[in-house]
Amino acid sequence: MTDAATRDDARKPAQVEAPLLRVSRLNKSYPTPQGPVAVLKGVDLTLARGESVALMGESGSGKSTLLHLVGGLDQADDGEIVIDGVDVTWLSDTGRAALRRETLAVVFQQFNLIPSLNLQANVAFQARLAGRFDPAWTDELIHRLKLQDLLERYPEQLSGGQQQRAAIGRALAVRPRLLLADEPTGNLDEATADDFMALALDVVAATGCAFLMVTHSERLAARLQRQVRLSAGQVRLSAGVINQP
Ligand SMILES: Nc1ncnc2c1ncn2[C@@H]1O[C@H](COP(=O)(O)OP(=O)(O)OP(=O)(O)O)[C@@H](O)[C@H]1O
Repeated sequence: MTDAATRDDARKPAQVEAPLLRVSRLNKSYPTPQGPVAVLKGVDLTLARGESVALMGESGSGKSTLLHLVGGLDQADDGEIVIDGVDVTWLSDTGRAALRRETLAVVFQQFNLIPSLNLQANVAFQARLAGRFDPAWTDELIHRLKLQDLLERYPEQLSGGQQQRAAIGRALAVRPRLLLADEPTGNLDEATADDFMALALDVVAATGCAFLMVTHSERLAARLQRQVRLSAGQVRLSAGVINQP
């Protein structure tokens, strides 16, 4: 590099990469017979590209609520959600459906596989719907998730762990920029949950997508890069912070 180029670089402001997800001052309350109950009270949360974060907190603290708002499954009362530079806070139903199709993927505790489709068709389903089915990538995912011998089976013929691997395969087949998971290991025993996490993190790292996972398990949370806790309606750094960036 020439001296002139070095001087030019020195004058440029440092390039700070925009976060993949930025949640600011997010508020959400639910109507109840006793009046509205505030669940999220000014939540702030940022995820970098490729970052994996565990979202923890007591039962009823609002973890699923936050995940649903970020995932476009529900609408906030106030605040801002920006995904990959796009403000998605006030999208219409159609806009939110497009967001779910094109930018992010959500994995739920109940798997939500389609009973009438075999495993292969289930894994490909969302990618086909989004017009982004890539046979080579889907095949790679199936092998990485160790599902290749189960392709013809229907969901009712699969164990919980196998269904969960299929659900994460289906989510990643669309190559989401953001993967959201709500207690994805909630129905699995400890050893199967550990296996699932190892595979999921491996595949998430291979795609470079950001990963936000709700979990009650300190043990599983410790495997993610960062842990945050919802408490009194706000996100706080986890008390037992293990892997701060
Ligand atoms: N549709 C709704 N109407 C009214 N209240 C709701 C609704 N959905 C959730 N809540 C309430 O909002 C609060 C937060 O619920 P949420 O499911 O987000 O908590 P959570 O942290 O995910 O809990 P858990 O760990 O038990 O799954 C709870 O008090 C819940 O009862």
